[in-house]
Parts: sequence; structure tokens; C-alpha cells
Amino acid sequence: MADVWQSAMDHAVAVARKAGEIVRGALKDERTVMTKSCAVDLVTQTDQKVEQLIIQSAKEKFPTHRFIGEESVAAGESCILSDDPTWIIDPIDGTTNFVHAFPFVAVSIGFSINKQVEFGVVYSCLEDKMFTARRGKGAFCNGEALQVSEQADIHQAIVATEFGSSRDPAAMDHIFRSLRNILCLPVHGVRGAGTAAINMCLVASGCVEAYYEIGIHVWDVAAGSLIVSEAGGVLMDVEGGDMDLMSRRIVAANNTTIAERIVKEIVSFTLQRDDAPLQS
Ligand SMILES: O=P(O)(O)OC[C@@]1(O)O[C@H](CO)[C@@H](O)[C@@H]1O
Ligand SMILES: [Mg+2]
Ligand SMILES: [Mg+2]
Repeated sequence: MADVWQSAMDHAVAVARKAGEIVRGALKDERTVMTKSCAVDLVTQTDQKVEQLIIQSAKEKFPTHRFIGEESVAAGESCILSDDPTWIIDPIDGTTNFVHAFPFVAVSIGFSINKQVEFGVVYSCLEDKMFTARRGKGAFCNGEALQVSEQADIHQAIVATEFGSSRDPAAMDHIFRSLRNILCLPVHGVRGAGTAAINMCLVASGCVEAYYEIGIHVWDVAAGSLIVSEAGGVLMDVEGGDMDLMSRRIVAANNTTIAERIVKEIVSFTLQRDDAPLQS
């Protein structure tokens, strides 16, 4: 039977590469920075331009598909994951990095069917690394197969996380308590690239054992989640159990032992889900 989703994946790879060129080009110019939910939730015209490019080009080829894009949602579009083929787009994951020319910036495109990610594409555009995964067919970086780390001892692990853009004191308190618990296990180190998508690709590449965060959105992690699982890793909610793409919480790890150990140390909290009804 013909592989019906391969042409969508090929298109995602091609348009992510084109988007990366735009991002690299924009780094040479002055960047006009705007804010969204708060003073440190940044967006630029390049985020908006890249999202338009990805959505318009995919719509032309696949007119029946649906789209969830970070900047479209910011502009008021709904964020509902249905069973339909859906492109889940973060045009620039790591906008703060992009604004400061900190060299980890990704274009992230996930594609779901029946609410399951079928393929994921993360283009780390300043490193020129194209991460791809297709359900059941493995994960790759620039065509080379990826494999998570074999480490099962948390004390020998590097763990990635981020602080997010909320500065809500209660949330910060939970975030710092989790961080302290994990650092003091002790682990070898805690790192953060400034982008969920690249943190997840680091797990898939075997460079870090785990990544966790509360505060991510579906567009940050849709593509990366499949890249991690196809590289042999596991996904979990921060309280254990199945990861829910719309819940804004994730643990991605090389194996269940490491994931469950991290879950024990996370002081969890809940945020409004990505698919919560829009407030009028
Ligand atoms: O706004 P962007 O640049 O697309 O998202 C980047 C980011 O802030 O979103 C996630 C949630 O906090 C973090 O992992 C990551 O640092
Ligand atoms: Mg993002
Ligand atoms: Mg973004």
C-alpha cells in the first residue's frame, strides 16, 4: 500500500529547511521584539513569517489537513487536537535564544493522526541539524539513526529542564523545589538549551538522559516526543502515567527507571490545558 503520510513528511522536512534559512538570515538583521502573555514571552516578525510559510505551503498541498500553530493560537485560533491529520507547528522554538543570538533555535513540526504523532521534524537551524522521526521507523539526525543513552543510574545522569516564561511566584517555587531535589540527588548536572524541542533531541541523541518541564505547549513537544520514543526513549507525565500532549507537562527520558526516578522528585502543579475552552 502506498505510504500516504510520507509526502507530508517530505514536505515538512523541506519547509523546515526553508524556514531555517529565513531564521539564519534574520539573525543578520535587527530583530523587532514584541511580547505576548508577559514581559518575557517574546515573539518576533520572523516567528509569524515562518509560521505563515509553513501553514500556507502545507495548506496548498494538503487542503483537508488541520493546523495548530503557536502564533495562530496567540492570534486567537483554537487549539483543539482532533482525529484529523493535524500539523502542530512551533515556527521558532527558542525565540528568546533567537532574539539574543544564543545558538539553539529550532523549527518544530509535528503531525498527528487520531491524536497520535505520526511524524516529527525538528530543525536545529543554527547547528544545521535535521532531526526526524516517523512512527515505527526510528529517529534520525541528518540521516543517522539516533539511540538514547543506556544509563539507568540517575546519579550518572544529566537532566535537562527550563524555567519557562511564567514568573508566577507559586509556580517558580514549585520549579525551584523540583530543581533542587534533582540537583541534590545528586545528578551529574542539569542543563537547558532554551528550547524544549532541542532538549528532547538531546535526549534522543543520548547526550542527556532526561528532560522534564511544566509549562510547555503542544507545539513545543509534539515533534520531539516522537523523536524521543523512536530513539528508544519513554514519555511520561510529571506525576507518572501517560504523557498527555495537551496537559503542558512532560518527562522525556532514555528509560523508565530514569523517568520514574525524576517523577519522584518533581513537585508538580497544573496549568490551564492547551485545549481549554477560549475565555470570552
Ligand atoms: O516561545 P518559544 O520560543 O516557542 O518556546 C520556548 C520555550 O520557552 O517554551 C517552552 C515552555 O516554557 C520551553 O521549553 C522553551 O524554553
Ligand atoms: Mg516553543
Ligand atoms: Mg515558538
